[in-house]
Amino acid sequence: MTINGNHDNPGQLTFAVPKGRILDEALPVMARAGVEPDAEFHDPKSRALAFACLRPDMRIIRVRAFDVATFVAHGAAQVGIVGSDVIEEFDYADLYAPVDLGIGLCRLSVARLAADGEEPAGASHLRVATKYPSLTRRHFEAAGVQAECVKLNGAMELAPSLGLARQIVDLVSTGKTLKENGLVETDVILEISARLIVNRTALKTDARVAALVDAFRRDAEARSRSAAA
Ligand SMILES: Nc1ncnc2c1ncn2[C@@H]1O[C@H](COP(=O)(O)OP(=O)(O)OP(=O)(O)O)[C@@H](O)[C@H]1O
Ligand SMILES: O=P(O)(O)OC[C@H]1O[C@H](OP(=O)(O)OP(=O)(O)O)[C@H](O)[C@@H]1O
Repeated sequence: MTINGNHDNPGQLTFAVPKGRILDEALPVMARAGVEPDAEFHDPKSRALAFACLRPDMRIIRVRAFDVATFVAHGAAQVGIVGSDVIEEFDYADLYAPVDLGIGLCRLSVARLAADGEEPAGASHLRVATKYPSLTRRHFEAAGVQAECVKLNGAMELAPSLGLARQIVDLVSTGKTLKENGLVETDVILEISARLIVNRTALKTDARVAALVDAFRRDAEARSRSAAA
């Protein structure tokens, strides 16, 4: 069943999930915590963005990864799942990330063309292509370098060879994308995993949110115990 808007059911919890690659790993974790979307969620022909849940007091919305954090920080969704890269980039005060889900593992790194030389010693300004301008600026500032960020939404790896920016800051997992585009990783800024996020006010005022945090935490702890055994 598709749901439009939430005005008719103000008591319903909204759970936000990202459309992209975290979703496949997140769905079994969500199911173990009692959060399961209905069949339409899995229908590739469906254009719906909000879906009923097997639990009648909850619905699931599927949005872009960066928007999961925005919906939850503003209280439009009470709970969500998103990479720690997104959490750190926004640094929203109203967003709390109580559970490391141990999925969506990757890192945020600086890279440049393998054929490129070192940045001249003492360079105090450089241009970087990235989807993460805030994390990028903070990383370079810590080394006393002012980074001019060119914001891209994907395919960052093309920027150095086309002269858009000498360096990029992007997600790396296997390193295959960097390698196939002639780039090398020079610095790791952040180790990343997906987190359960909640709106701070909702956590204080709605016991169902605290119960969800407990359910996800128990599952994550059980998985980490069985991985260590
Ligand atoms: N190569 C990867 N390996 C593991 N996790 C990744 C990888 N790339 C991204 N992620 C994680 O998955 C999240 C979503 O990434 P994805 O690439 O699916 O988003 P996207 O397609 O760029 O998002 P959107 O289209 O919504 O802007 C990232 O924020 C990160 O936490
Ligand atoms: O180190 P690797 O295993 O090669 O993974 C890294 C790639 O994965 C992500 O992109 P994604 O495939 O999600 O596509 P996108 O550019 O559309 O975000 C990321 O932006 C890198 O391009």
